Amino acid sequence: MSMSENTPDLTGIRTSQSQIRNADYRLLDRTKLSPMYQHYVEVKEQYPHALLLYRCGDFFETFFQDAITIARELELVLTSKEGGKEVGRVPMTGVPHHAVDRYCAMLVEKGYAIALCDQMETAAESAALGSNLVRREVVRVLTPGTIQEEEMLQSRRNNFLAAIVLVGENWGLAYTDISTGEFLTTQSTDLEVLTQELMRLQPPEILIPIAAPDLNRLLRPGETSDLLPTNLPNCFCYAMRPLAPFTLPEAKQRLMDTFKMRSLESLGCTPFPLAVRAAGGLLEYLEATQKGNPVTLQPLRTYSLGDYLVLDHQSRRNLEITQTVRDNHFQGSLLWALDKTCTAMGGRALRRWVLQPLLDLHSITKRQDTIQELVEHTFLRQDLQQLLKQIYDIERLTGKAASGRANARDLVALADSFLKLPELANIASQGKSPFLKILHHVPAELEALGQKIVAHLVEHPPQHLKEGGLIRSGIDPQLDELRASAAEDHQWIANLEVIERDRTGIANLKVGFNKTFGYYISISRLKADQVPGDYIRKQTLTNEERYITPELKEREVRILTAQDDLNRIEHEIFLELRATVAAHTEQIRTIARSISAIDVLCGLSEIAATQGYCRPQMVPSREIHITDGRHPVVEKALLAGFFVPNSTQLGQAEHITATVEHPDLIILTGPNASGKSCYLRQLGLIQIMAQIGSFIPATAATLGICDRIFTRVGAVDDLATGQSTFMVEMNETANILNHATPNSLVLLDEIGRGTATFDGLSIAWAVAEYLATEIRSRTIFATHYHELNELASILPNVANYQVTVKELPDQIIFLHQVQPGGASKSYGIEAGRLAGLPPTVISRARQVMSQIEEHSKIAIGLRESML
Ligand SMILES: Nc1ncnc2c1ncn2[C@@H]1O[C@H](COP(=O)(O)OP(=O)(O)OP(=O)(O)O)[C@@H](O)[C@H]1O
Repeated sequence: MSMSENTPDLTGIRTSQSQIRNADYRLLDRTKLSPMYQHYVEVKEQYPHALLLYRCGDFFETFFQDAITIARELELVLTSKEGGKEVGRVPMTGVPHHAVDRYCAMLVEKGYAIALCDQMETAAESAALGSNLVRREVVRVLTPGTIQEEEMLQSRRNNFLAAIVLVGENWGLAYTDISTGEFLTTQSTDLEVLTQELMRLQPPEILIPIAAPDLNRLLRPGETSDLLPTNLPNCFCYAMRPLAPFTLPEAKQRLMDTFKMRSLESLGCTPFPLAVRAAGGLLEYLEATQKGNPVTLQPLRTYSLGDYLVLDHQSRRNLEITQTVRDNHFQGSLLWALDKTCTAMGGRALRRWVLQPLLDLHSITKRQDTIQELVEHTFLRQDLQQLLKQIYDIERLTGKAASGRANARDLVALADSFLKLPELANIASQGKSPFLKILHHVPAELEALGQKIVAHLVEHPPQHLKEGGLIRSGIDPQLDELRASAAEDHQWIANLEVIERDRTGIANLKVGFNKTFGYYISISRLKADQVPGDYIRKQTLTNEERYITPELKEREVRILTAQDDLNRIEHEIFLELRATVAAHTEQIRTIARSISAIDVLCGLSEIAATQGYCRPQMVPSREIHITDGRHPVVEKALLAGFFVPNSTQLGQAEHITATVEHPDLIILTGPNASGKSCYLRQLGLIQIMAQIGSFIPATAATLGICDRIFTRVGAVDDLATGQSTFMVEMNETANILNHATPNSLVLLDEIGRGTATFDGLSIAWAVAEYLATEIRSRTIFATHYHELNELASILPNVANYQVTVKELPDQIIFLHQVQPGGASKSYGIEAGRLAGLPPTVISRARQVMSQIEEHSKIAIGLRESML
């Protein structure tokens, strides 16, 4: 049902889609619109990219095309209203003002920007000033990347706003989460790499400078424009921005002004002009959208993509890092299996860690050392976790305080958390590993700030800020004095009834209050002749006369003005307190970072301790040596003890012709459903876990650092781009062959399946050979082509492994054990039989197979260049 139907002051009538007229205000004669609509259109033109919600009494109304859009998106009924005598009715939809956040959340989620135009005065106030048009202003612009409202944000993931600058194949990227203040920038080449970085960040909104009249447009996910390069991912919103703020001089100046610096040297971004330009353009957008609530960002951090393990979006999906492939669920992903964090900050940090595994051995070791200590000292870990559960999201709360949006409850939550810090430091000081050491000393100012907040604010303050009830007594002498005198006046009124009954001898005399007349003395009409001379009659009802006395009036005026003064003073004290918190933003965010890190590490150590994980030895070589590794998610889904552990040895070959102990490339064969894919993914996940510093599901491991992990696992048709399964597979394979290095880990599942058998086999052979001889990355190549086992006899750094099964007369038992050797047969026909293919088909298939086997003997040998 349309909320507009309830609009008290605007008489809307339902409008059917076919009757929609006057949707485009640009086609109307503005001068013929009534004044409110003229103003609406004026505001709308300043925010053409946003839906304009315009406050009219108790509703936020929207008109013209925006009304049609909102009615459609929110499933509200479209109504219409007279837009001016000669204009006729114009489309209208509205939502109640108290529910506007909820509706905005739904619109932002769908990729819309919203400008909220609120009333700055009441109708009575504007009438008093002689105007019949209420003054309205845009107070907030909500866009998918700039929301800060708790209800619209996900507590356990960042909401990034990104900005990009493209010059040929070179690009600069800046991004921020304005709710936490993180602000980073980088520069690189190759738009494909930019796409991968955007896919990691999943920014709901990306700013892009455009030199065209199409400025200020917001493209929703899936919308296209000729102005955007075609190879950017189209699953995000793109906000088209003017060029000027993205130019180098303007961007530099804005960055220096924002961070109060004379040069950008210390931010490390000077050598990266495109990064600087993106960051400057982003800051300008925040200025334009955040209006009265300026955002406080952390100092810009310049990072290099080369500092982290490269994991492309496809591999992240295949390995189910943050969501499952099948149904995009969080449950069943690696992050789900690893997330034992106690705070929302920790949850967000873990997500960032998992999406950005490290390359630096020293940084990995620091995390490992901390986990080890927390594994070995169970009580220390449990005490920490107990305490962490009591710490609120101080990272986002401080952002709210800094942008002037925090209420008293937010400050109380901050104070509660600050007061836990000494205890946190106390517990942390029982440990000596790197991340615990950071917490040995927490800033004493924050504890003092916590105490100050607690001393100022009542324990359970209300949500509103201007109606009093926030500040304790004993904080401000003027406040106390006013309260005392108001209390005295209240008491006087409370006693009045008894005193006046005594004085007048009227037993049923009452003292009452109503909004129109204020305090009054009520007497039944029968006793009206007994009232004293100082009573002044104010109102006559059927059975009752109401009076005031001069003193009652005086007290009433005092009480009411005192209340206004009290509210104002309380509000001022609160604002001062909030500003004090805001002044500590950087300090709070620094401690928030340490808390989130220890939260992540406590969670990882809990898993390590309870799931029997080991600490992998990280080495600066190409070695991958895992004893009894397990898949961290699949083993959780099975009953304890049912997962079959498997070992892996890869990548020790120093030279291709040397006799090697461990191969670079393993050809993995085995029947369907025997566990090949699971083994492949298990290896990828273990490597990622190790590089975020986590312990891993294995009994022992020595792992070299990988620069990239590539996976190609069971492609599906990419209908959106019209590519076939086989083309998707070939594209991905080409990408791997063009980018893998000897330090990469390549996991390939069934290359060459989507084409004719001999084409597929030939491609698979050539790809495997190229990986083993030219690139020498560590590779597992799972395949149903047993012919590939031949490679191992030709190339010394290739080995055959198989996932074993036990064959019984009428069934196959999957042992899920990976053992040396190639599978002698594929059991495909057997699987068909078990699936219920008719016996005639099965026996014919066997016959055909034996014929094929007899006539196709493979003798390929080495490539010419290798002979
Ligand atoms: N090591 C293991 N221990 C216990 N169960 C396992 C193990 N590996 C795999 N499984 C189980 O076997 C099922 C099939 O595994 P998987 O999908 O990896 O087979 P596959 O060999 O890749 O099959 P296909 O060739 O048809 O793709 C998994 O869903 C899992 O439940």
